[in-house]
Formats: sequence, C-alpha cells, structure tokens
Amino acid sequence: ADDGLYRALGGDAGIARIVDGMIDRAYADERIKQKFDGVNPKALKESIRKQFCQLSGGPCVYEGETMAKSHAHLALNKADFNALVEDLQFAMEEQRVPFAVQNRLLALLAPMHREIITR
Ligand code: HEM
Repeated sequence: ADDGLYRALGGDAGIARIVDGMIDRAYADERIKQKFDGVNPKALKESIRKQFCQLSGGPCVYEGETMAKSHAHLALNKADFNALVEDLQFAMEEQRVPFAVQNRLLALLAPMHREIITR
C-alpha cells in the first residue's frame, strides 16, 4: 500500500502528536467535552492513533470497534462532528502539517460522518 500520507504526517511519532493534540483539545472543548465524560483519554488516543496510522497507509492494524458501534450511544450531530474536526485541524496546524496534507487526512475521515452522526 502507498504509505505517502503516513510519512507526510510524520509516521507513528507525528501521528501520536497530532492525536494527542486533538484529544486534549476535545476534552477541553466546551462544545463537546461532555461527550467524553468517563472515557479514558489514553485508551482513546491509542485507538485513534492506530486508526489514523492504518488509514494513512502505515504499518498498523486498527482493532477497535466500527465507527457506528463506538458512537451510537453518544447521539452526535453535525455540529459535534465539525467541532472535533476543528480540534484536529488545530492539532495539525500546531504540528506544522502542510495544508494539503491536512486535507488528505480530512478527506479520508469525512465519509465517516455517515456512521458517526446519528441525529
Ligand atoms: C471523523 C470523526 C471521528 C473519528 C475518526 C473517530 C474515531 C474514534 C475511534 C477510533 C474510537 C475508538 C473506538 C474503539 O476503540 O473501539 C472513538 C471513540 C469515541 N469517540 Fe470518536 N471519532 C470521530 C468523531 C467523534 C465525535 C464527533 C465525538 C464527540 C464529539 C467522538 C467521541 C468519541 C467518544 C466519546 C468515544 C469513546 C466511546 C466509548 O468508549 O464509550 N468521536 N472514536
């Protein structure tokens, strides 16, 4: 598989920094933080790191739940989804990820809204 995006994101270390930044922001984000009540941030980061690694062509296997199953109980709407995407964009900006590379990752995540947004 083509690991170009994985490498452009900085490999495992780069993706870890991006995901840490995104999740730290989300847990402090007044718009969505209540959705993360009682959720262990370490485990969530680990899961999303693996997902992003695999999605970007890296040598990882995501072993978590489907997006539908892991988000169903959260009753997420479009605004929730957009808020988390914004937190991710800030995290990538912070890591100086080039805009075109940011957009390649976002394009892979965008179709997931069909499974994640349930109201
Ligand atoms: C493209 C958007 C999203 C992606 C790629 C994503 C990815 C993930 C992944 C990989 C997991 C872990 C599943 C597992 O380990 O089995 C997860 C869980 C979770 N996500 Fe998302 N997510 C997205 C959107 C959102 C949004 C918008 C929210 C809330 C505002 C959210 C809140 C959560 C919470 C709270 C959990 C933990 C659920 C639990 O353990 O009970 N996610 N997400």
